[in-house]
Amino acid sequence: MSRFALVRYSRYFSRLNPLHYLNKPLLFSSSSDSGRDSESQTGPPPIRVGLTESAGRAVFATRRIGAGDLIHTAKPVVACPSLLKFDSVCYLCLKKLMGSSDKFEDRGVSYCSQECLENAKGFHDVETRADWSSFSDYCRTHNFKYPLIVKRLCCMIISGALSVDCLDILQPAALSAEMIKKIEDGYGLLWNAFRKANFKDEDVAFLTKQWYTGMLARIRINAFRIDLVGGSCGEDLLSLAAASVESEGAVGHAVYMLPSFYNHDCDPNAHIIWLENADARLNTLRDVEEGEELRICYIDASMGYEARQTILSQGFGFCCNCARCESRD
Ligand SMILES: C[S@@+](CC[C@H](N)C(=O)[O-])C[C@H]1O[C@@H](n2cnc3c(N)ncnc32)[C@H](O)[C@@H]1O
Repeated sequence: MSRFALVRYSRYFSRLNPLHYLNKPLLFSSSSDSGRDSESQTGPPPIRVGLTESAGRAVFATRRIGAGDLIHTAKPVVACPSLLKFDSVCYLCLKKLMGSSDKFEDRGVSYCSQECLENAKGFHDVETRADWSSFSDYCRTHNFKYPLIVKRLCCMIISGALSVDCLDILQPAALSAEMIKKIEDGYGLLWNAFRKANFKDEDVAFLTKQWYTGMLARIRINAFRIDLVGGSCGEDLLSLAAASVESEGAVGHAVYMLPSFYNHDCDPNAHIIWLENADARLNTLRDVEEGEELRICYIDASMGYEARQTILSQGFGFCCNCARCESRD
């Protein structure tokens, strides 16, 4: 989306009346999901998750939030570099690696810091026990990104860094029988890699076809493609938002908890960006009133009505009910 398009679309205003709010205020805003940068709030973020009439769960403002303000930051549950970026971004946090002096290498992969290297040690120990050549070839040949996220999830689960049900709360995509059939090849290759590496049965017992399919169904709807904009917090938000669309390509993909509850709007009042690594920032794009639903845009909003509806229906499985679509704009 161009800067022009962002400005143009920001004049639309969408408001969904929540059916009711969940009893628990600030559900899902854990310390690991809330702000950690210099601009982040000291208290919990000014949001809560509630229900809408027609778009499932959603994020609502619990107070007025000014245009351009930081709503909250979020650490990924799992982040994974794109296959083409393995040599140029940190294997854990996806920060761009500038030169060899900045790299901390460990068993064929590079990190941006000793801290990232240490934090990745658990799942990387698991990963390096197996031979991933067939699985990686499969992902490369088909240009699949999401099975790589499931592979990393598996290694994190086996290492004890994540629990088997860590993504269960997220909404899954409805997968056709044809899609499930295609997914089975990846499952077979992943399972074989662990089996050939002699992992104990109890360590990989969670890795059933059903679990694998369920993870891919959730990742399909909830994973974010990460484009780093490399700016600073003080920079004009619209410039950063435009830069994130025009940047040179995804450094990887990641799944978050709280950001996964933001619904889509073709004229959003909030925006998600990544400055230097997979830590996400959610900012408002205009003034948001207390009780208003916060929505981000999942796609390129500069497209026309028909194209947007097609992408949202085929890619995310829903018919968009935002004010802009209702007016057929
Ligand atoms: C990333 S999830 C957002 C959170 C989700 N509502 C939930 O309950 O977990 C995306 C899903 O939310 C629903 N959704 C998001 N934006 C929508 C919209 N503009 N119109 C209708 N449904 C929407 C769709 O079911 C979509 O697949």
